[in-house]
Amino acid sequence: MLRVTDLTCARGGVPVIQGVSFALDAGEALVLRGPNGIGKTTLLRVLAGLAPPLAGWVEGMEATAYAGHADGIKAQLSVAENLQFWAAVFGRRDIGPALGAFALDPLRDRPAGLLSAGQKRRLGLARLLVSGRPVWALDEPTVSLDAEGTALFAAAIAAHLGGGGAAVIATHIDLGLAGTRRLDLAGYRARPDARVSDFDEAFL
Ligand SMILES: Nc1ncnc2c1ncn2[C@@H]1O[C@H](COP(=O)(O)OP(=O)(O)OP(=O)(O)O)[C@@H](O)[C@H]1O
Repeated sequence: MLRVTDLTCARGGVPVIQGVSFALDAGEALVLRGPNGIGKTTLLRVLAGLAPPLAGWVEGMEATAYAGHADGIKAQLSVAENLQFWAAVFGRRDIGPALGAFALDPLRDRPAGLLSAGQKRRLGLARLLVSGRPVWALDEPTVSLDAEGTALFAAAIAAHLGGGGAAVIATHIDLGLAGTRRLDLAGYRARPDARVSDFDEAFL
């Protein structure tokens, strides 16, 4: 579903992590760990096609939807309009299951700009469901969520995996997902010469 081979990722032109390889099949989740600044966000953005890799390959990028810190919400649109907008982007129409999964029905007509931080986060996560994409790349998905929101997210991701989806998740909390693998990016910190050597390899 997602196959990553010998990947080097840069941020602002500076190599951050290198030599990352893993594969995810249907129903599998990989939790990214590592200290602040190691490159979890950087890797997730490359997996979702939002930034190019410096070297290596990602197979399955077109199947990947990203939910990150910025949430990607349009403040003037209502909750329902935001989801309809994103559904249209992905060639889909039905937003009902996404509203339901993240308890957004009571908020459906509220302008997204007026939502609380946790409500905004739930809307950002609900976008994953309307995307219909099978691989979710999630950057600290539970930040701002209360216990109820975290439980909704855990249920949504368990259902996603149970339905044959896959996920890569940067998180510091235990989501209680069975069979989740971990990848500590601390072991993949880029060498200072990574850009030069990988540049050469890319052209040989
Ligand atoms: N535009 C940029 N230019 C240069 N360096 C950047 C830029 N954006 C981020 N970085 C650096 O890239 C490195 C990786 O950042 P990244 O956000 O991927 O880390 P992270 O593991 O997700 O961190 P955290 O756990 O704090 O969220 C950090 O050292 C960060 O300071």
